[in-house]
Amino acid sequence: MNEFINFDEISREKWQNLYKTSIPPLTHEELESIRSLNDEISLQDVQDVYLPLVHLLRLYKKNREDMSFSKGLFLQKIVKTPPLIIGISGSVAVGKSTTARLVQLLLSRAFPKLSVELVTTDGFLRTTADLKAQGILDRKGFPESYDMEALIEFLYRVKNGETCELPIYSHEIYDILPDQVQIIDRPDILIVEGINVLQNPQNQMLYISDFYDFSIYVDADEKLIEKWYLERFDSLLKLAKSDEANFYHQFTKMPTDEVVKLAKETWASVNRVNLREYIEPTRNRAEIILHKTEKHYVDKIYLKKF
Ligand SMILES: Nc1ncnc2c1ncn2[C@@H]1O[C@H](COP(=O)(O)OP(=O)(O)OP(=O)(O)O)[C@@H](O)[C@H]1O
Ligand SMILES: CC(C)(CO)[C@@H](O)C(=O)NCCC(=O)O
Repeated sequence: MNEFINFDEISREKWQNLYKTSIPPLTHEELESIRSLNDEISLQDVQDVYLPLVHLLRLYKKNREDMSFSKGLFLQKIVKTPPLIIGISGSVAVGKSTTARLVQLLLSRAFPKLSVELVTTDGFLRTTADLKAQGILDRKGFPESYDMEALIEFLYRVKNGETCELPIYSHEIYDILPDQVQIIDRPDILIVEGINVLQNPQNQMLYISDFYDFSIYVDADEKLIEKWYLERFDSLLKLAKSDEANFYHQFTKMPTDEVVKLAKETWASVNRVNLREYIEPTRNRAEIILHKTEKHYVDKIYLKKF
């Protein structure tokens, strides 16, 4: 059966015209904050793709609020609308965190009175010491390398209106930061970004998917994602050059061809396997799929029909 049978395929040209008239253009300050987020982001993409996306999110939000209100009437009690949770998934290096930060920025603009928080599920990765102890250091990013139970409990508590803490993962030290936590204090909207956002472990009492009000899968051809992975590896190396504490510092001493070989091997033996076996199979669970081509240009959008 066609994987996309349950989706409407929408071309960029069609998508960009869906809500155009009702969206005010971005101000100079907003453009600047997007540039400082990632100066590679095309502002045309923001206007054509991401602003209509935020407009669609507005509809889902309204729908959730109406449902919550009606439930309250039925139960004859005051039910506070739970925070809206948006999941963003896709391969390593496909651009999830960039998309997530952009959506956060645009949602804060659309709802200036609401708090919009962002977390990455990498915070729930087991520490390097734990992974080593279990002999699965080379499985970082695979389902068994995450504490899914803790992630699900975190989402439950956020939905339940509680203030929560979560660990912070750092690409620089390639591990969980030992003495720091991120505090999530009852936001109105929470964006959850990570490769395992749409994965449902078998033995849990709660399903992670039950907590999302909307989900996005960022998609691209595998070869392109490899290219972005290698480019990002290179930028991480540049950042690490004069920082001995950085995990990538060790690679800055190696000849370039060896480093490229190592990055290619890591892609092929870890991240690509993970993409094929565990990430891409969750693609059609998303409410929307953003398909990117060269230079992160979004050419197609798939929106779930029902
Ligand atoms: N919309 C975009 N326009 C231009 N460049 C982008 C865009 N999105 C991502 N990139 C670039 O692609 C690379 C990967 O992006 P990002 O770090 O957001 O990926 P990710 O999916 O969050 O990766 P990971 O899972 O490893 O954290 C980065 O070098 C980033 O600068
Ligand atoms: C932390 C993850 C799993 C996801 O963000 C990824 O960036 C990662 O580190 N993967 C392990 C293989 C590698 O070093 O690329």
